[in-house]
Amino acid sequence: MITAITVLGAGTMGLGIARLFAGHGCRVTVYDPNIQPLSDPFLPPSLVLANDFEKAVSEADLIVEAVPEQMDIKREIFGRLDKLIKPSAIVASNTSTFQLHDLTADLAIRDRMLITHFFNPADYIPLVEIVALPSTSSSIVCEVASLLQRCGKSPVVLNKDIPGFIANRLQAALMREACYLLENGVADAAQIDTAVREGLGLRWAFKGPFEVADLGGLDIWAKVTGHLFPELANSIEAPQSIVEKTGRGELGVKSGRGFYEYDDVYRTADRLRSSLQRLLTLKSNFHQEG
Ligand SMILES: NC(=O)c1ccc[n+]([C@@H]2O[C@H](COP(=O)([O-])OP(=O)(O)OC[C@H]3O[C@@H](n4cnc5c(N)ncnc54)[C@H](O)[C@@H]3O)[C@@H](O)[C@H]2O)c1
Ligand SMILES: O=C(O)[C@@H](O)[C@@H](O)[C@H](O)[C@@H](O)CO
Repeated sequence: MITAITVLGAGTMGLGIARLFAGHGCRVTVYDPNIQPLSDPFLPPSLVLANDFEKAVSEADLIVEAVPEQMDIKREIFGRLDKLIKPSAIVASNTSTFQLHDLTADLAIRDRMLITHFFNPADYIPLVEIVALPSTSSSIVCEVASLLQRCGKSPVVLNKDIPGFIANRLQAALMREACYLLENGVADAAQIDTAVREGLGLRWAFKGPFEVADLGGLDIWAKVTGHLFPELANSIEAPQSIVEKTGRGELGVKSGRGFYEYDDVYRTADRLRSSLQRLLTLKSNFHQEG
């Protein structure tokens, strides 16, 4: 039974994951070498903040890694965990893009490692994608999936270890096209966001792409995809509009400026959490009504 959880990385995702587990009765420790007294007013007071790595991980039943998306940093951490954790402990990575096979190569603990890919904000978005290796015992996958279900999540266990899993591949395909439209002057960021927020996104809260295709008629979808696929963006580089902003330190909400301007990180994130809470209540009523 997983009760003691250590989250590595106190950034956007690590704190959301910590908030989720702490809110569902787990003992949660957060480790970050750059830890400062956390000023986020929405963090539960029960969180233990640690700056001693060995102490933070040695008694944990589950260690969730949420450090930057860099293979060298993640691999260095897993190498240290290999020697420090309990024989029964499970290690989960929140990577957005890497394959589990590459993250875990040559580690003694690789068969106790998984990907649990949460979505921002991690304490509100129900989806968590789980990836395991063929050699991972199914009892570990079941244990982590049932913990997530107890915390109100909707885990999806993938059949294959593939970069970007399901949702990030879909999201990246959409973002490639959104940046193409922006960079080619077809529409600005606000117009593109409106098209998703007021159109596609509303439907996607209740129906996935295959359900939407069935609803529209597959004969029409055959025509639409056949006509449009040759017209779509197909770049294999990160979009210029995002790379340029990153180069200027415009990182989005956390730096106060991205595609838009922000004056308060915590308030911006909290407003999204409140809207999601209302939508989730509505969605649950919708499913109960059938
Ligand atoms: N931001 C998102 O929307 C999102 C969503 C899902 C998954 N992810 C993935 O989650 C991971 C974390 O992303 P994030 O957005 O929270 O990043 P972030 O930059 O907000 O936070 C990363 C944190 O890790 C800390 N850190 C750096 N080295 C460390 C180490 N050796 N040990 C412990 N902590 C360390 C940093 O100090 C920082 O606080 C990445 O793999 C990312 O791809 C991000
Ligand atoms: O959207 C999310 O929360 C996730 O899909 C993340 O993994 C991902 O890093 C995105 O923020 C960017 O694709």
